[in-house]
Amino acid sequence: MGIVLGANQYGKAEVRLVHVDRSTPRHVLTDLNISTHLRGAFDATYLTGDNASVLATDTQKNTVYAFARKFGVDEPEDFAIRLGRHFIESQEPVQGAQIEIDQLPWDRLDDHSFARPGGERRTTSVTFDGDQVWVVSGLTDLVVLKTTGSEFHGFPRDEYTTLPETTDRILATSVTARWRYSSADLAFGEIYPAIRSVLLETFSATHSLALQQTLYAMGRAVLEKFGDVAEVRLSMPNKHHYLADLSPFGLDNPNEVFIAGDRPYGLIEGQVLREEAPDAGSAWQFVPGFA
Ligand SMILES: O=c1[nH]c(=O)c2[nH]c(=O)[nH]c2[nH]1
Repeated sequence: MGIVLGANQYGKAEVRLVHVDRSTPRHVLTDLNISTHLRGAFDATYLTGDNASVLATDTQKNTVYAFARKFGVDEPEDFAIRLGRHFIESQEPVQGAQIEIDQLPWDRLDDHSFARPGGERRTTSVTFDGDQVWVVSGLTDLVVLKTTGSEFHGFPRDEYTTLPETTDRILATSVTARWRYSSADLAFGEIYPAIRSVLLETFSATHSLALQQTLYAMGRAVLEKFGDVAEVRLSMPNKHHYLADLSPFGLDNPNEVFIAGDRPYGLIEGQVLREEAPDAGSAWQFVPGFA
């Protein structure tokens, strides 16, 4: 029985690159999901485990981040062509390459704040209990990011702490907010977009020392502006962006090239309420994530 190796390729899938061009006060944000696939004379590694021709997928990933710093990030097509050409020209066994890039869209809010278009949903949960009715409305999956105006330091360090202190980091989250109205007789269609705007404006405008502080500021701003809102509850994952360490490649990284983390993520949650808020009764009972 003859058994042979057929077509094959290998590479690093889904390298999450976030690049911030800070050359003007109006930061340019590029968010890419990059997969590299190399083809060529790789039979030996499949057949015998001889890796003499295998450019490690880890090296391919590093090349993505190093190229982002060295050459900047232009159109995804140009970035992909540059990467593919490099792998083919620098590694003799590489005879072909396929570089796939998905670009994640961001809408600009201001010079350094952005929101992911689409994706979010408006929500409401209306609870009747006898002759009482409560309206809890909100939104979920509102993804926002700011490229500056966020610090995190002053936290305790114990023997397990490795996180460096930072005075300038990317802050990104996916906002889930629910707010309880103090009446069931309101122009909900007008209030909803106004509250959404206040949440976005406050996220952008708050110079953040912690995502916790941003959360409270966002809830507070809603309560200050909307007298018919009794309480706001927020759940905000900290979508970490790690500064890529390019020093092994002789490159600095002045807050320009980031690895967008997937999981784990910090999860920051809290309620902001009026001291005199009317009783919530069973309004929050069984509301997913906020019960
Ligand atoms: O805003 C933050 N709050 C935290 O509690 C925390 N913890 C952490 O590792 N990074 C951050 N960032």
